[in-house]
Amino acid sequence: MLTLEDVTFTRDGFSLTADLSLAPGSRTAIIGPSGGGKSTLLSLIAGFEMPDAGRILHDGTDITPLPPSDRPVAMLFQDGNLFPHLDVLTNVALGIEPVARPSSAAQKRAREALERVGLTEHTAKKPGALSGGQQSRAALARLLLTARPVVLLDEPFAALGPSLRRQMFDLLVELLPGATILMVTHDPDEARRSAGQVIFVDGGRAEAPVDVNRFFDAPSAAVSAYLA
Ligand SMILES: Nc1ncnc2c1ncn2[C@@H]1O[C@H](COP(=O)(O)OP(=O)(O)OP(=O)(O)O)[C@@H](O)[C@H]1O
Repeated sequence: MLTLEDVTFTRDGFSLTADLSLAPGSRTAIIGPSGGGKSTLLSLIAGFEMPDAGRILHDGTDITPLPPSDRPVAMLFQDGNLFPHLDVLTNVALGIEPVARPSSAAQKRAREALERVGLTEHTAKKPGALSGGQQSRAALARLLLTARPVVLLDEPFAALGPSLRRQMFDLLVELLPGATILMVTHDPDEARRSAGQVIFVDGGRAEAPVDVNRFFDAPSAAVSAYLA
């Protein structure tokens, strides 16, 4: 269970509040107007930002004081966050060891992960020599190796077309069974297809999750205004 307990965060005049829980293995879409605080919510869970008050708990353990690397949380960024000067194999091995020259054991595991995402042929290339979809697959391979139970997706496949985006999400779910997934999306169809529930984030307030069908079929006034 991932719990944000009376969390408040303020930066440069913007405030975010969140008081909610997510069941293990749940898939949650994070939806709301631009500037509402969706990315900030993920940053708080990942530990890139620290709350001013409240706690973040994972399976009953208070993870609020922990740095991002010690949290049970992995994040997939919009651009995949691959290092352009390192080859694909090394980029993926960084999921195990944060060093530019990975051990042979790390290389072996990276090669296995690259095989699972269908990139065996491309391990020696630099990310710039891969297509957008292949770069997403490489980032996904690295995510697999971090083996964290909570996965945060901040529009990670936004640069891809709808069909490839769907393929990438399906691959992610297949490769990370049981992961608790939180995904920022602006696309209602994607939310319905990929998530069981929705957190609406508007004006610095992250609401408690609601069932995805109820969210769209019986929207609150604020949600209607956003969807209009
Ligand atoms: N690095 C930053 N420094 C200062 N303020 C920031 C920073 N990043 C975001 N903000 C501000 O924090 C608020 C929330 O931003 P956030 O990125 O969380 O919104 P969002 O819902 O993810 O928006 P979008 O859908 O446009 O990505 C906004 O007012 C934004 O201007």
